[in-house]
Amino acid sequence: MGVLDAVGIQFCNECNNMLYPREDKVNRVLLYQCRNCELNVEAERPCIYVNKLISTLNEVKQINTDVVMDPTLPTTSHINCPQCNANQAVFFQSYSTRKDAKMNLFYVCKICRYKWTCSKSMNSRLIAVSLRSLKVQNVSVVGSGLMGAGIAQVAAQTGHNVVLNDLNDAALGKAQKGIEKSLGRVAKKMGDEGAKFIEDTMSRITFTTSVEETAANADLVVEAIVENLAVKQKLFADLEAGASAKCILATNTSSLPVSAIGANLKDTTRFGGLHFFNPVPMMKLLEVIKANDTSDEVFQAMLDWGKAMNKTTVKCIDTPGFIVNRLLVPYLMEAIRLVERGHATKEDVDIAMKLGAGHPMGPLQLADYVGLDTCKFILDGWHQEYPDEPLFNPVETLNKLNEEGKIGMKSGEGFYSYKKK
Ligand SMILES: CCCCCCC[C@H](O)CC(=O)SCCNC(=O)CCNC(=O)[C@H](O)C(C)(C)COP(=O)([O-])OP(=O)([O-])OC[C@H]1O[C@@H](n2cnc3c(N)ncnc32)[C@H](O)[C@@H]1OP(=O)([O-])[O-]
Repeated sequence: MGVLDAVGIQFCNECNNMLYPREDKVNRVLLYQCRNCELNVEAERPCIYVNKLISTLNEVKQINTDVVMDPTLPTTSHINCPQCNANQAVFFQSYSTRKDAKMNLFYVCKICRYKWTCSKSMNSRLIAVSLRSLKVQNVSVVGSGLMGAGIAQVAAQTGHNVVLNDLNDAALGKAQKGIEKSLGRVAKKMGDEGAKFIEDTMSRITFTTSVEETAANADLVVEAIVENLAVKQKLFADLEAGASAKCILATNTSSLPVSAIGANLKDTTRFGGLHFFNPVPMMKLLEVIKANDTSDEVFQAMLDWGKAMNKTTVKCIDTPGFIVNRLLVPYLMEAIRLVERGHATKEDVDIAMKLGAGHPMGPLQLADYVGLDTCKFILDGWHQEYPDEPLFNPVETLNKLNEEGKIGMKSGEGFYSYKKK
């Protein structure tokens, strides 16, 4: 992790505008000059790349197609590609020798190579933001279940180098198939570019069972393994031993206290929570959790990375359920209790919340979707922790369905049947 590497485009210290290269013929040196103010500085390196538009100023079709390979161009993660929605684009300014020419930035998506241009006000905001950003480029994900695979997929889709880790090859093989399937659903909306998009995204993911390999080059490791405090603590100790001092360590836990998971680390300031939602490729939210010791710099880097993942981030302290699950758990459980009392059918409860509250799924459908084992695990843990809170009291139907092995969509049956007829 570090500030963006040296870039070919320079920015004015005074007004943040782009500097233009100009040759000082008398002294035979390359200068960078601001068109806005008087700033005039000598270039550190006497060499520049020029990405020239071949015909008219707004003719975006003729941008050099190799432009994303230009090592000197800055990359921004703060604008989404109009075609594939990825947020990894290189940008550069239109080439013009006229002093009064409008400042116009051109973008090329690093993922699907789509080209576009943007308004001036947007440009200055993007330049400022992209220069400020810390860089998380190498992302490792531990745990290749539904959540881990989804996080790895989105990280690769948004241009990160990803290492996905699990205990055995069978789990990794399953995850690989799942990611390919999900990418296929995204790609089919992309027309001819779809196949290349899948190929490029998959090429950014390395699958491994080695914790050393997972930690070695990571700027950030996200853990999404079984919800067991001791197992998570041991994993983070192993990761910390193999990771660089700057590597951020984060947990995707949905039910355990974040600070407790990181409590045994030597450096607890590099640790925090990154809570994603299922299905990760579709859900726009990321909860970013500040644990007891998370440093401001690490917290900011986690927020920045969330944006680079094309998610909307919300901040929360380390409190049970954070924001979403603290509200979702009582809601789902109350829905089951309402049906238990015979006040309405499960179908009507689901229809009511879909059409009356605008939810994409009703609460019983959603409970089946996240898994009734997960629902029970969270509820039991919170009930144990807060025995006086009636919202977390055990729910009879939930226990019964778990005993019968009917744990929702993944088992073929829960509140509803998902068996193929
Ligand atoms: C006690 C409580 C316990 C709480 C547990 C908490 C767990 C955890 O901590 C928090 C959570 O996750 S909380 C849970 C939070 N989660 C929620 O609350 C979820 C709420 N539900 C939803 O937002 C929507 O119902 C879905 C997005 C799931 C499905 O969308 P839909 O419109 O209803 O139906 P559709 O026909 O299927 O899909 C339509 C199109 O979408 C695309 N696409 C879909 N999946 C994709 C994927 N995996 N990949 C790629 N693409 C995917 C695809 O293009 C597809 O078209 P296709 O032609 O079929 O390829």
